[in-house]
Amino acid sequence: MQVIEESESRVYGADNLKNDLSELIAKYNKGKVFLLMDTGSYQHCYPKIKGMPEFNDDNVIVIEQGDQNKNIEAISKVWEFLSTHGADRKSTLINLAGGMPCDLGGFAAATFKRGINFINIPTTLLSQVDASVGGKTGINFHGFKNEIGVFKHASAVLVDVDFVESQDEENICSGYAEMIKHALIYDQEEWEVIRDFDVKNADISELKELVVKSIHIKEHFVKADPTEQNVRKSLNFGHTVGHAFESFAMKKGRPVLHGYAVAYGMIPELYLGNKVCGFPMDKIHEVIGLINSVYGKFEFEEADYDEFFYLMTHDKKNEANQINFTLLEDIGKIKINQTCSKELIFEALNFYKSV
Ligand SMILES: NC(=O)c1ccc[n+]([C@@H]2O[C@H](COP(=O)([O-])OP(=O)(O)OC[C@H]3O[C@@H](n4cnc5c(N)ncnc54)[C@H](O)[C@@H]3O)[C@@H](O)[C@H]2O)c1
Ligand SMILES: O=C(O)C(=O)C[C@@H](O)[C@H](O)[C@H](O)COP(=O)(O)O
Ligand SMILES: [Zn+2]
Repeated sequence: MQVIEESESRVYGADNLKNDLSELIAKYNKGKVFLLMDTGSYQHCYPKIKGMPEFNDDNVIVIEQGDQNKNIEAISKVWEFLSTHGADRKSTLINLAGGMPCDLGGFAAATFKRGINFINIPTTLLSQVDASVGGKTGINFHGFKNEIGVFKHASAVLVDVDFVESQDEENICSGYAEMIKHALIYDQEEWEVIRDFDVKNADISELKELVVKSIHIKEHFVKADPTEQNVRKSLNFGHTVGHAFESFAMKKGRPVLHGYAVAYGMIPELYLGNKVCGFPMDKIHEVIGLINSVYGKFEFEEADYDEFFYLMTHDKKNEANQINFTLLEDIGKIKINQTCSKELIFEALNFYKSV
């Protein structure tokens, strides 16, 4: 296994999954080890490590899949399991799953007995390039995304891009959205590389290089500002509107994947970037061309705008009752802490509907 990134968490690239995981357990765990999965990663990923002597019925926890389960009931189940199966302060929780259980498991570990170590083994493209690194952990609450959580870094992250092979196209596209976001906040060259990647026929060996670059971009911002006081807000580009779309869709009982919501959200936010700081319109149309072709359109009515606005009032970047956007002046030129009037936000939603 090689070290991909050295930050608060050491990020490793896997060579031999079972051996690498055994090595990490020996290195980072000082007590009893626990393994958290959801029903999807249990089905598709557990077989790859099954038979390892470290895991048995007494230390494997499985929660239901889907973001609707990133909630207090599921985390309570994890706390209960740890509590009734002899976990102590020296225990380690291993999250073998996508971003949902990595977020929830990280938060469970951060709070159990005031904090135990955890290791992330991200099994989805989205969790490899984004959710497993950077230390944001948490759960959804009262219909708001990640409303409850803490910053707590995994002791280690083990990335094995081969896990992506069993993902369906929709989930691969979801992860690709965060790679588009990383490219847009980083530079023109990265944008062109990501834009030209054929995500619908994703080639895993090509993806390996892109994943490493995307992790480097994420870590670049995390290292500069671990608790999102300033420049880390760049990583939230697309999420002010995107999280509103995601929460809205969940409430309506027609959930959209996180990456889809972010992809849709980037379009109105690029429009705001054009209005507030001059992001070039021709480049907006280039990004729209990619996003519409991969993700299609998010359907909503003008009558829904007030609900979106209300959801945006819960964005974690907000201060002094103002909705706080991360906007772009150009690709790679970020403007954090931008506020926009309600009228302009509605205009951006109109723009999204029109393109
Ligand atoms: N903490 C962060 O910085 C951060 C960053 C981005 C997103 N997130 C969060 O991550 C979540 C989205 O992550 P996600 O897209 O990985 O979703 P997810 O964890 O829900 O996984 C998506 C689906 O894929 C299944 N799955 C997992 N691994 C698989 C595999 N190898 N093959 C086949 N199926 C597999 C899961 O069971 C699930 O049904 C959201 O909750 C989002 O808010 C967090
Ligand atoms: O790491 C970050 O910082 C991000 O904002 C990454 C986002 O892709 C991710 O969805 C994150 O969970 C959003 O955080 P939130 O603070 O807006 O809930
Ligand atoms: Zn995200």
